[in-house]
Amino acid sequence: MTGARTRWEGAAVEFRLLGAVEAWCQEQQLDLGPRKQRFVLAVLALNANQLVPVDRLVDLTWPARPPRTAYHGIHVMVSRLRRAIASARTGLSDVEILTRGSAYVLKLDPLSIDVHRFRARVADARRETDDEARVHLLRRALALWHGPPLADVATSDVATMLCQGLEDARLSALEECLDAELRLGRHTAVVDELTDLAARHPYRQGLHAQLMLALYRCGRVTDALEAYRAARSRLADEQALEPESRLSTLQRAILRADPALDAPRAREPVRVLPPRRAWSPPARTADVVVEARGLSKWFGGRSAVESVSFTARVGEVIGLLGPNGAGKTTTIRLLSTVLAPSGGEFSVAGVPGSRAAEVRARIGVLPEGAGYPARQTGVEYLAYHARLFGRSRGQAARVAAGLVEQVGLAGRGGSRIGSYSRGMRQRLGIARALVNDPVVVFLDEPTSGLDPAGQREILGLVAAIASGRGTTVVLSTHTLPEVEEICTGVLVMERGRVVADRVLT
Ligand SMILES: Nc1ncnc2c1ncn2[C@@H]1O[C@H](COP(=O)(O)OP(=O)(O)OP(=O)(O)O)[C@@H](O)[C@H]1O
Repeated sequence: MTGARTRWEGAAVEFRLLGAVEAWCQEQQLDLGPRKQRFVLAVLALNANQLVPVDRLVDLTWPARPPRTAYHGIHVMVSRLRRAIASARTGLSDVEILTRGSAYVLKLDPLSIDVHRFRARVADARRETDDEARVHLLRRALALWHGPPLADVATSDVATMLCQGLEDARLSALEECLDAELRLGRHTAVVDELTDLAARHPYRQGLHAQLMLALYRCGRVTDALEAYRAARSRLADEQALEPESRLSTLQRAILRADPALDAPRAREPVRVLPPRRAWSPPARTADVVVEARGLSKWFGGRSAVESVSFTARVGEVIGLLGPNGAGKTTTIRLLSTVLAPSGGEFSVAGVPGSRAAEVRARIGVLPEGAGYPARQTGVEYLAYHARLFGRSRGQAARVAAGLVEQVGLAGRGGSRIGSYSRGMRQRLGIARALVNDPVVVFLDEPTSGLDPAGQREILGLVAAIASGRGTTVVLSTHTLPEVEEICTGVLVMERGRVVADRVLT
């Protein structure tokens, strides 16, 4: 606690300007008279211990046209204010309105005025190095606010002119306080407050960044990304502005599940994946392989996928990220022609989705929870599928042998699938998706049900397929680390909609 604040704690009078203009003395409110008279006191209090010319008081009190009696009016109001102060039960000898030529001065300890006390407490807080103490001081400073400054005595124009920077100082103090709360790991406690503040101050980017971080730390990843999307579109639509780099940097970090975003006291997440490989899509990235425009699907009047649009280029790995029921599987089923769209359109390698057989010839699919014939060997199974795509017996055998090699099953290609581990079956499923040498493969939850080592292997395989063969991959997943690990772009889905999209390389 500083000396300045200690001095105030013992003072006898308190002037409030942050909200309605009031004066309190030992829990008793002083009668400051009518609106104009309270306004004159407010102007003197804002300029505590400084001369305020009567001319200025006249101009501020009657901004349009002062009456002939204006000067007399000010003198009358000042003498009534003096009486009000003197009439308080306790002696307020330390508070006086003095006349100095053609000016008045309110002489008092400035810390008896809430505006000055607010600034002093904020300054104290900024000197604090301990976050707990800083939050305490800032919350006390903010508690001095009961509404907009001079709320009941001045129009908002006059109040803004007289209290320039005060509202900004309040919001800065609030942001500093919330920053400290977030550093203390109190994201759950502040997330509702931040949601409300971000809605009321749409252009205050610091608040949006704090909201995104709090939501992320509460495990509400899609809400965090939606907060970014909403802030960005509002800035663009209403201010023609791009978000500041701190917002877009934070959004990228959220998409990467950057451990640096975790709350300080939260347990470090277990990282089961190796660091991201430096890999860029091949040079042919200009070629669009998948293009979806406004793709939608309704089941009996219920929307499962709504207006999904995106493009994927040669060799890209696009992640569809979202919680259960977000619409990932339905999107894959639409793009792989298993389902007919209720709205919108798409093309694969330039072939419109309406030409389903031609699309199917160009794609491979690993459906969620794919089943396999236990008694067939891996090689037999792959050769059978190659034959379904019109390969001769000899060609099919060669394709099968090449694929078991490519997906790391070479040693077990002759074993029955029933003897395969879950991870091996997933490799086989990916190999099957490649038998027709597709331009794009759709993998629905390719790592689901695998242990960390199995996940790592499958992700490595998927990345190799994209970089080695130039095959475009669209995969669905629940987990951000997978997206971070291998995807070159991500579509974050929620309730059937794409709520965020991002290029990651
Ligand atoms: N055949 C269907 N008939 C009716 N509703 C369906 C059908 N298929 C999907 N849905 C609904 O569409 C929504 C999206 O489901 P979808 O399976 O695409 O989500 P998802 O993101 O893949 O979820 P998960 O991660 O659980 O697989 C859900 O509400 C689901 O219940």
